[in-house]
Amino acid sequence: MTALPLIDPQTFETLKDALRAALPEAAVITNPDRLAALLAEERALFEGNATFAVAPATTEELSIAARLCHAHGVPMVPQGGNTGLVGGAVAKGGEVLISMTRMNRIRAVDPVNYTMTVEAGAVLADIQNAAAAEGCLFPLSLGAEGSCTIGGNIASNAGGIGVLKYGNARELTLGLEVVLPDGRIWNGMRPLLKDNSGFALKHLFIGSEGSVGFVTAAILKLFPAPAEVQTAFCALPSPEAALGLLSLARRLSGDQVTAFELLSDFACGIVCDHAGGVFPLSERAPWYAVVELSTSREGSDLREVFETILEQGFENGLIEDAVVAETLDQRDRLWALRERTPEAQKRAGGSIKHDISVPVSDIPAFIAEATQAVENYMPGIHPCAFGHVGDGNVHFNFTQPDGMDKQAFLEHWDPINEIVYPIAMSFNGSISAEHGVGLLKADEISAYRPEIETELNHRLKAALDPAGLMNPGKFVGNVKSQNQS
Ligand SMILES: O=C(O)CC[C@@H](O)C(=O)O
Ligand SMILES: [Zn+2]
Repeated sequence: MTALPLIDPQTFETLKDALRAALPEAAVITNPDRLAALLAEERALFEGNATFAVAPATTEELSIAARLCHAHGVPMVPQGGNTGLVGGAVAKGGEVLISMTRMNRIRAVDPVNYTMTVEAGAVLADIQNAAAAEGCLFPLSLGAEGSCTIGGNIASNAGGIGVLKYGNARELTLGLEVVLPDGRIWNGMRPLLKDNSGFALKHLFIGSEGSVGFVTAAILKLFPAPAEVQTAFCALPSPEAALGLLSLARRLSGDQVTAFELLSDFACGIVCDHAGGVFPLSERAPWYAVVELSTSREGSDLREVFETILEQGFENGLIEDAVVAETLDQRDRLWALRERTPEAQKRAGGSIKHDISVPVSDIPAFIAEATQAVENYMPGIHPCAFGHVGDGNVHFNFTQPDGMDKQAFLEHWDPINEIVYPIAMSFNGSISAEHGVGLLKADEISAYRPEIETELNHRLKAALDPAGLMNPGKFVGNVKSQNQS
């Protein structure tokens, strides 16, 4: 792990005084309860540590704060809704935690240009609702949408369930405003679909996990709101059948599939046992898919199209059984079976998780080979695969064997990674599909990509953050793992 620069306590005190003098009172947080919430980490894998945090209300306040931290040589950790899964927003001690949540205004929705302008701390669900109120769709959608912030979504290039049709946060971001590590402001807030006037600078910050600057505001891309949505929960014999159904649905619907999520029977079972899921079919099957089609066209024949897809799916042996949601409430209940899987896994004991992507066509082979290899290593382990099969992203997770001690199970995390990751790489995959690198994979990432990629990552980091003050020890991969590889 890359060591943090050693900052003596007096420098922190001097910095805190300078921040207090330069910023409104509400911007410097020292209250232990408020700090504790910012220092907690979603998966309880890391412990945060800081004596104060800064929560600016405007870009200008953040600019002042960054300039002062930079002048004092103190590292900074940006944090949005603190829902990330790889410890990217953890202040380990020795940095100033900068919470973006007070910069949460939705500045404008523009239904003519199909854009909206938001501040980084705006909550994703609020953005979706503001777009819907103007007859538009902001299609980024993920489990944490009730509390994650758009700045964090952009900084981590969030994916979720709409990627198949609409792309990741990267594809949905037109313009960006960024505070650089030295406090200067880059205003790239241009709502343009075409702009070849130099390097596409926004892309250096999107997905950079706060390693080179603070995303403070963005112009987002919108779409016409769906007029009709059809959702089905399908029982499937295998992941191969899921791919067959996906391709059938894309073809017969004129590419109107907006979500296609896979879950194993084990995953579905734990949602029913631990997270209030209600199984909607009469018989269990090895796999299930939640399939959603939508259109912005009023009076469409989407339901008939969907029924044709399902009928052909049955005839071709791709589907064993299926239920189509008749009401919004039913749709929510079908989605809950997929969306509550992470919560159910938490309640079902220890989990070892892998955020893998492979080419869509290789998902069945990847799942088969990696499941077999891990089961050979630990008989009795429960494979708990689920995820965004429509875009190739599998949450290739495991739950502890019955009766095994949770801590004893978690000690197998590294050896299991060493089994799963080379198999993902053999399919030309990624070990960090949508959750990012953060702290969790900083020691591993360099071993699973070409050396030249690590070198280029380090060179970009050094070019944009020459003092090395932004979110140190995360994201770019550290030298130790490079040597190990
Ligand atoms: O908990 C996980 O492994 C995945 C979380 C999230 O990305 C999801 O798709 O539900
Ligand atoms: Zn996911």
